[in-house]
Amino acid sequence: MTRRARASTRGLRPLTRVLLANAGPRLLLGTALAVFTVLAGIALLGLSGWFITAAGLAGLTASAAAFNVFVPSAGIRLLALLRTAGRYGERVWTHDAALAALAALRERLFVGWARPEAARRLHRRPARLLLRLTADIEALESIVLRIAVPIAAAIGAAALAAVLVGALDVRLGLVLGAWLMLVGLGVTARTARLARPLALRRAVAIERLREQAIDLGAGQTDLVMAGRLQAHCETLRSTDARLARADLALQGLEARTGAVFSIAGSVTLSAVLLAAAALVERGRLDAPAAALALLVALAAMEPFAALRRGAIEAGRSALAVRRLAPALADDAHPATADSLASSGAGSPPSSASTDPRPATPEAGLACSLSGVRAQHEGAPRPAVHDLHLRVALGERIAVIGPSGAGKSTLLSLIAGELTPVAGHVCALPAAWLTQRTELFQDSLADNLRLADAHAGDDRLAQVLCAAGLADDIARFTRGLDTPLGEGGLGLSGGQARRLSLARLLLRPARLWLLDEPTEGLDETTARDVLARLHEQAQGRTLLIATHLAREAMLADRLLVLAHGRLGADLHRGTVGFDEALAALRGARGP
Ligand SMILES: Nc1ncnc2c1ncn2[C@@H]1O[C@H](COP(=O)(O)OP(=O)(O)OP(=O)(O)O)[C@@H](O)[C@H]1O
Repeated sequence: MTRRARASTRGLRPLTRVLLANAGPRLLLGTALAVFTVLAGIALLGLSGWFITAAGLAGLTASAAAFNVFVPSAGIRLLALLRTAGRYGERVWTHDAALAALAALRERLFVGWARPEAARRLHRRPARLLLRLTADIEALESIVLRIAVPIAAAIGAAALAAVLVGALDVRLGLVLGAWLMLVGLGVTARTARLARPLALRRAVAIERLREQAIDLGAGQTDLVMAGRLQAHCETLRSTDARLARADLALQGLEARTGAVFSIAGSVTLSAVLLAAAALVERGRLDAPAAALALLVALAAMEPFAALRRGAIEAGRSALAVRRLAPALADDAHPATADSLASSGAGSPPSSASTDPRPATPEAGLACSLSGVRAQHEGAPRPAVHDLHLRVALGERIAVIGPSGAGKSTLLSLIAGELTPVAGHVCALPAAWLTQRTELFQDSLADNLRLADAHAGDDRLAQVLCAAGLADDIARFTRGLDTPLGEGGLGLSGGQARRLSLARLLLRPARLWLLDEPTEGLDETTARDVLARLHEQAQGRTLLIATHLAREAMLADRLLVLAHGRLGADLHRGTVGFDEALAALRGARGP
């Protein structure tokens, strides 16, 4: 077994666990119905063949009056009804099971990604993660609908054909069963093997195409400025051509597999016809039984031919399993789904032994750092060094320092979004208001419910009022259902910031991390937002990263960062505190 095949097989374990946990009984029932439908179809065709031949022969002889037409024709009707009902049930149950399993997988995957650094990774490779969540998950659907269920049905068909034909002639039954399994599964396995590199090429090409299309859309101005627009369009065209070649190769393989199944079907039919004829000649089989054997063999080939599509998609599914398995494994599953919104006003999930999120601080502290050094992925040097800090519960602290000093990095360490390369961070679960206002293309209410999925309209109205947005919302004709564009499009900067503040208020966290909460707001709005923050922060611990005197004034303690190190720790009432505050932007009026 190759390394890749081993990885796919290993990856199947967490996948199977999720499948069985979320849709096990439905899946088993659906598979049983699929097998039953195929068996009813084989029995129907076999019995029909037998009945027509036997009735025809009886008509030629004097025994016509004695021939019982009622029982076999009732059997045929019954089998036809059973097959139709079975097919209906199979479709309903297997699709229902597959959709339930996919929904669970998607949720699990999403939660698996909602880990420290996840938001940054998402910003860096949006196309890749989007593809994992959509195309890769959909490729897993094939495992259930086009591989597992049809394989079970095909094996069932081979077994029934062997039994039915074996009842007429044991040797012929055994040979037919073995041949069906050998050819059916052999061709399927070989096609899957050939499809794997093509499917990989296709998946990579689709991923690149999406990335390049996103770059073209989002970075058109930059590409024009750099004189690279033409070259980028060329790259996009060549990726598209690569995708078309992979598509064509896969279609060619599917057509060839179809042809092989068709030839195998004809060979099977001819061989059974010859064998049955020989048996009839030797008097070991009568003509109706020979017709039954022939039609059973014909019907038993059908489920194998249906495996063709699954075989083509198996390569893509194996790739999806390999790529998704690490995020589906148990140890990749964080303790809470709370972290889903952690890139906005979210709180990091509670600590677990295997993940890097901050441990609980000692009693009386909101957070503590000892000997912490941290470096951003891809950065040439650490952003903060040798940080030692203890923040007591209820303290209000402003973190100040020049741009690039490491203020946001300190907040992301406390929020658990960044893992230190040295030292320890302990912190209570925090609600984090990031520098960017993170709003999504959704209704106003659903943007708020990212912080508390169960908050009712009354609670939403309450936090909107506390954030000073009640009057604005009252003016919107659709109120809480007002749709927002990506990034909060449709709201002014001040309204968007207030909405973030309202979302922050929905979090029960006792520790608030605020990164430049009023940057970019006009003075009146900023003062109002700060007054509301001050009021709502009663009883909580506050850490505010800021350049602005109006924000730092909320604090009783100033931490001065310079070049990633703690330069000073100043308390209200000291000269140093007043001097540091006076040096901040806006200290002498706007
Ligand atoms: N995602 C990142 N990847 C690489 N380097 C980063 C990243 N974020 C910050 N840095 C670097 O880490 C250092 C500290 O940045 P940080 O954002 O913490 O500073 P800051 O004091 O908050 O600055 P500002 O006041 O401008 O927000 C800087 O040198 C910055 O370039």
